[in-house]
Amino acid sequence: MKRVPCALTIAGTDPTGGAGIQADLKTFQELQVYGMSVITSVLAQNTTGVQDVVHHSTAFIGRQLDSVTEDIPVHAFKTGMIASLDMMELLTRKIPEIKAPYVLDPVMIATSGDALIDPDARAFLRDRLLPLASIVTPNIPEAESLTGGTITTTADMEEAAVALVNLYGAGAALVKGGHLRGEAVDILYDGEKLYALSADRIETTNTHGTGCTLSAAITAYLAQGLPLYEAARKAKDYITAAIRHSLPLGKGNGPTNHWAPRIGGSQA
Ligand SMILES: Nc1ncnc2c1ncn2[C@@H]1O[C@H](COP(=O)(O)OP(=O)(O)O)[C@@H](O)[C@H]1O
Ligand SMILES: Cc1ncc(COP(=O)(O)O)c(N)n1
Repeated sequence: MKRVPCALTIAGTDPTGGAGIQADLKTFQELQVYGMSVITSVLAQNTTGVQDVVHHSTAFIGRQLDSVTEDIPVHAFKTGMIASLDMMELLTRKIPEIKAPYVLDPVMIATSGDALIDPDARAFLRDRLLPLASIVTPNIPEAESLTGGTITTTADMEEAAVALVNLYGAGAALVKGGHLRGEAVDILYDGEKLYALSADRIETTNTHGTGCTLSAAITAYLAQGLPLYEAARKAKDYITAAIRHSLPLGKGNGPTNHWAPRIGGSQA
């Protein structure tokens, strides 16, 4: 039988389905990858913000992870919201046991502005999780927090991407330019070359879950066996189509739309 690509997401939830675990699983499914999930925190959130959160214990997160990895192969995986230092410590022990590409989405603040991780966990994420990642995918504020610099231009993004790899030890870095003006340009540095992945900026406020969806698409393409650059480029096409067809749902920032990319033909 043909190998079934299997991808895992380790992240928090969004009951409105736009971000977190739900966005990741939708993306895996759309890209014809078998999706699995380990839930770190359960959130009460919607398109306007975060209302409440319950964190799972590290022991229980570890049990979920064992349940998956003892039973089904993982061909690529991602982490999203990892709220606390304890959770990160657990993952630094567990992640090296999963012999597969690792996409680290360094989720810190939701589109709504709500903080998603403890401030004291940021340095640990940079110093201990980042070196384990095949690729890290910060937005501008996250890249600024990780590198300590100010980012206002593509040249600044390039500098940050290079630092995340050369100074902090990530395998590759994709610095996302969604928060800048003009074209939506993301900068990829793979340890050898810099690439600009660009798309037209779409005039919309429906951007809830864009970062989650992009990193899940990279994970799905890596699970399919694509090389890193190809995976990032195709994931960029996927998120652009998903934003173009995003849905005006909710009272805040609406969600991306996962079935439209197939109509747009950007899927392999
Ligand atoms: N208005 C937009 N039009 C087109 N692409 C966008 C737009 N906003 C964000 N993107 C793209 O969506 C992806 C997620 O980017 P970003 O918004 O920077 O991350 P995050 O959701 O983590 O804050 C990136 O590929 C970015 O270029
Ligand atoms: C559980 C969870 N994880 C991540 C995000 C960030 O979402 P975005 O992709 O809009 O930055 C979120 N709102 N909720």
